[in-house]
Amino acid sequence: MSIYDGSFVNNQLSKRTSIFGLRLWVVIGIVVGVVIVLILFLLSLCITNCRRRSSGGAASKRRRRTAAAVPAVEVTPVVNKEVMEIVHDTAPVVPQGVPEIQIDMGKVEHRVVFSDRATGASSGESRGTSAADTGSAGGSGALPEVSHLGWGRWYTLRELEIATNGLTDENVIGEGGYGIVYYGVLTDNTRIAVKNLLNNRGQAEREFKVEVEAIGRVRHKNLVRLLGYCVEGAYRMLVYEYVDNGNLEQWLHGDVGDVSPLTWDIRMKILLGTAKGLGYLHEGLEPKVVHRDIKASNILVDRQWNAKLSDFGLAKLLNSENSYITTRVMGTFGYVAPEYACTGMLNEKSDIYSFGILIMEIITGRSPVEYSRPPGEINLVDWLKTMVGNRKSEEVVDPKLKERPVSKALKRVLLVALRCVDPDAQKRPKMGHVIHMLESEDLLMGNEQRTGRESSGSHHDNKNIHAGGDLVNKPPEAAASDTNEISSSASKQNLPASWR
Ligand SMILES: Nc1ncnc2c1ncn2[C@@H]1O[C@H](COP(=O)(O)OP(=O)(O)OP(=O)(O)O)[C@@H](O)[C@H]1O
Repeated sequence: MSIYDGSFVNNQLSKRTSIFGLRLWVVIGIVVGVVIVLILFLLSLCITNCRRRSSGGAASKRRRRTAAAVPAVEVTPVVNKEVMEIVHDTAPVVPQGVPEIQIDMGKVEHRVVFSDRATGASSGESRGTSAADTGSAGGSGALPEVSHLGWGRWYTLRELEIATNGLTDENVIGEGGYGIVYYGVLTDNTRIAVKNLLNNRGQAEREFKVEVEAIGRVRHKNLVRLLGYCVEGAYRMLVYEYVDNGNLEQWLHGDVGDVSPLTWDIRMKILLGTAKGLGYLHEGLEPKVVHRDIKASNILVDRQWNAKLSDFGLAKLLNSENSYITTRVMGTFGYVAPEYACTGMLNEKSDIYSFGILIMEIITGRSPVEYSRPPGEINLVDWLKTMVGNRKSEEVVDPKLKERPVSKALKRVLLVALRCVDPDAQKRPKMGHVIHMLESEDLLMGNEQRTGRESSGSHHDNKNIHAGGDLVNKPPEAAASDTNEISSSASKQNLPASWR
């Protein structure tokens, strides 16, 4: 009988085994089944493990990338006037449809190009400044649109290049965190300042125009006027009125000799003008505008020492609050309110704090932070508080002031400053109140030289602050109550009794 015989195999398989008396084929079936189940189990284990490993790897890669994208907060001790950006967030996520931004920051050639697919500008194009480059930069040499905005002009790139001698370095009058500023003269002889924006923070064209329109409608004699803008291809430029006498920082800290041209009265005029411009942003507009970068270099002056606040609305215009780009605290080191720096919580009280620092700077001629000074004097606020607490307020005045202010006037202005930098933001006065206090100081000053100040101008300016509102034209009784308030504030802050 052959082993291939079917009945033989059948007989063998049907034989009972010693395992529970089970037949051989049953045992074989069970073994095969168990092996299959084992193989399946091992296979599923492998697959799960592999998945875990690959997702774990991706997560750690993501973590590594995120960590790399959060730059460390840099505080450079040598320079204290740089714009400080505290980046709290992760890498920018550029939403679909928003133009990519390419920044080409050479040391000398500080050039920026917006890669704007929507407008057809060629990506990576370097900023040509000659008129010949205009066509390419303008996106196929398209004709400029006519501005549909009621307030200003839409300048062509060509117009601005002609006005600024082709945006040459000779025409550069300044460079800030938002871009390079060029001096220019239009064909109708209007002098302009052209700000070539460094970075539109991914803002789409239409949105940019809407924002510019909003800012362009703002008019006040203490705010630098925005005349128009240029949106062409990769370019975003803002065209401002030219303010012809430099900025406050230059006058306070520049090389002006032993005697400052800024007399006490001129300083008070600049302070009051700035306060009115800021008051208008805070209390004369709906929705209100928080400037976010009040500092000496943002206060331009004309030849009559009228203060003109610049850069207002830029933060909003450039969309820097937009959380999908990044969450930043913008401002300048030394001027930023503590609660804003710590939490990013922003309202007009942060501007009030910066304004308080500005008052101190104007009185003392010192920068908000000066690392070259002895330890107790590095921070202007701390030093000034100590000086006032030690009854040395007369010693804080800028040594470059030839004629010193009368003591009462000095103390009043110092008190306004101290109230503005109150660590409790809620306790800081509103801008309208600050203006009122500065104006009453003005009256009590008893200083006859009212440089360049029109005696009637004051009332006119007040009305400008708040259309229809009576922010500062308070009756004498109200002024008296404010004086009491200053005194009580002095006692609360442990200031010398002679101040009250
Ligand atoms: N409308 C203007 N008229 C005359 N000069 C101007 C005008 N706007 C700006 N400038 C000059 O250009 C400089 C640079 O201005 P910008 O506002 O860009 O920078 P900043 O205020 O110095 O710094 P940041 O913008 O980073 O805070 C200013 O200091 C100012 O002297």
